[in-house]
Amino acid sequence: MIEVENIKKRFGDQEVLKGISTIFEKGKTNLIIGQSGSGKSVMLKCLIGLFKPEGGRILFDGKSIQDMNDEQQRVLREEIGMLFQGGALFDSMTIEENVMFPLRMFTNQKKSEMIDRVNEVLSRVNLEGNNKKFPAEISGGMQKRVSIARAIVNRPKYLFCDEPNSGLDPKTATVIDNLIQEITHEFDITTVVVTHDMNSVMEIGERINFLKNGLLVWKGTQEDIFKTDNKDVTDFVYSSDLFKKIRAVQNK
Ligand SMILES: Nc1ncnc2c1ncn2[C@@H]1O[C@H](COP(=O)(O)OP(=O)(O)OP(=O)(O)O)[C@@H](O)[C@H]1O
Repeated sequence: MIEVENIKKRFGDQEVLKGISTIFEKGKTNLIIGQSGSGKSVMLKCLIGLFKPEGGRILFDGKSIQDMNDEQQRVLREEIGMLFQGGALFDSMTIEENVMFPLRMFTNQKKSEMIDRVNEVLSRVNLEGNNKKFPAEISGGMQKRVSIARAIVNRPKYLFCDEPNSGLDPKTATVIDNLIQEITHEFDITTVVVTHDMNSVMEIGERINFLKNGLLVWKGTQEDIFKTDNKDVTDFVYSSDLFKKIRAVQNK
């Protein structure tokens, strides 16, 4: 579980996060959604320690990052898996080398142990046997699955995903969403997904945090989101033509 208490972040005169409090639950896919510029990525960067908030606290399973010493912060970094927006695979490395990278960075395992673990996670994302290929030789959806394998190879307690579906066709996007959710449940991970994809909200929005102008203006589940009268949320949901049409059908 990650608890966020009144975090604030500004850049110069611009207050980007204006005191956000929420809880990201263990074993759930926790979404951060909102319009472009609402502060989603800045919030994610605060959570993973790339930005230091000016106010408030972030607690990982009860421990505040601010109170951790260097060693505790190092341990926390090892417990975090990150799925970057573009996948962020190293082009010059094979799939196996890409997935092995966090193990080489953070552990002293023998090469044979690392390869066993790489094979385990590649099989989990249905990519067994692709070890020696390079990222350019596989599809975008497969690259995302490699990124997921890399994000979970070191058995993270916390998984952060930044727009995991960007650049994917709807069917592949659904496969990736479902994989993230299955892994979250299977390994009881606290997963935080930044997205503005309504399909993801429908598929995996177990806990949804809606940001607007640096404020958390609504919290709920994927069932709640279609019942709420909150105008900010409905404007966001029905900004897509597809959902406008669904609402029109529902209201007939
Ligand atoms: N490093 C930075 N320096 C200055 N301003 C920044 C920085 N990072 C983000 N901002 C500003 O913070 C605001 C929120 O940005 P953020 O990237 O969090 O939005 P977002 O909700 O993730 O949007 P999108 O969906 O387009 O990615 C924007 O006005 C942005 O210009």
